[in-house]
Amino acid sequence: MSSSRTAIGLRGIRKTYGKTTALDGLELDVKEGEFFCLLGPSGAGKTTTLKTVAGLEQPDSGTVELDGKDMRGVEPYDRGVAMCFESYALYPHRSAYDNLASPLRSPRHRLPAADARDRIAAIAELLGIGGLLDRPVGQLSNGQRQRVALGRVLVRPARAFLLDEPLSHLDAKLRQQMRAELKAIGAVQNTTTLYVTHDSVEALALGDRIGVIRDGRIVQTGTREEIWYQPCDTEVARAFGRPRINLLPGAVAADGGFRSADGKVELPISAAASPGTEVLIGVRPRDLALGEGPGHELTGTVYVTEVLGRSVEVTVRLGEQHVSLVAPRADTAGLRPDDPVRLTVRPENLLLFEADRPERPGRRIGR
Ligand SMILES: Nc1ncnc2c1ncn2[C@@H]1O[C@H](COP(=O)(O)OP(=O)(O)OP(=O)(O)O)[C@@H](O)[C@H]1O
Repeated sequence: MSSSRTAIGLRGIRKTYGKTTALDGLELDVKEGEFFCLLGPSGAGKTTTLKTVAGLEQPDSGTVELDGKDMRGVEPYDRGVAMCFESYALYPHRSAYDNLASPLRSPRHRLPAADARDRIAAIAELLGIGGLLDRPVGQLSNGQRQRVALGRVLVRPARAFLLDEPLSHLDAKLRQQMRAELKAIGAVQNTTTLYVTHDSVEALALGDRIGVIRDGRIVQTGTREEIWYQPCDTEVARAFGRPRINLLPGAVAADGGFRSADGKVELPISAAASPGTEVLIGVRPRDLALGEGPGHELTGTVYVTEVLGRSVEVTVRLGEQHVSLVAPRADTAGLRPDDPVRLTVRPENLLLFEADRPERPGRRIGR
């Protein structure tokens, strides 16, 4: 369980590599015991953030605090954090067991042999590599190796775990399974964890809180509900949810509602902007339903349908725009392109954004 004490605090971290700015005044607060997911696209600065916490990179400016103590001048080994890189450094010629045991041989974490064996067996079991312990790591698959690397981090007690895409090499099924199990591992439950991913599904599934990083800065921090229902801008809204959020261009109408550019879509929403302001309205596919029902009604024609297992993604043409929704398969039987359809929008989850600009995505200005 997380407390309100800050375990990992980054204050105004700036880090450049030559002309590249990797971190641009990054601020981060991870609470004690919290499982915090740092989500962002490739090159956003996720790995640099972890390395800075671990002391493997020195910031050009700003401070790293662990449990409230300034870490300037404190060596990585003395910071008490355990880090798992995406490009894991394992000993290829040694067995998986030896690799898992090596952190427990360091003077600080040395355990009686029987205790070490029990701990390794328990972690290996949880990670599903119990049967591979005698095999040299060099002979394991990427996914198996990745689990050994993760085990190596979790096997010893630490002040915080820093995990960099630890499930990226697993196939979809194993990934989903490990995701479910990872948070249940006792060591993880009791230890502050900073977890890096570019996968929004993973962040939503795992994070007690999520920090969205872009161009070396955190643009939004919040619980999954906050990030989902109150995204700070269109880019955060687009990052979460598949199919993606529908964003329709239009303007604030005289009555304060939304009117699409072609006049075909009008939706009630209270905008914190004056009439005429160019905006994007955001409707998540799950807040649109086929047919009549409670909510605001729209009419359009079927553009395309795509089966997604038990449900179907239906793309509907509304004037010049397209919107996607996900409907139960039974409700879509017989739908053909160009068929007229009625849609119902649940107005309570509508989001309103400023129009996107070349220099920055549109900020949320209403809901
Ligand atoms: N050692 C380095 N030398 C030069 N540039 C670097 C170095 N490490 C990182 N960078 C640059 O800093 C920026 C941030 O990199 P970082 O690895 O932190 O991003 P990331 O979000 O972890 O990306 P990915 O998901 O691809 O791993 C990138 O532009 C990267 O090219």
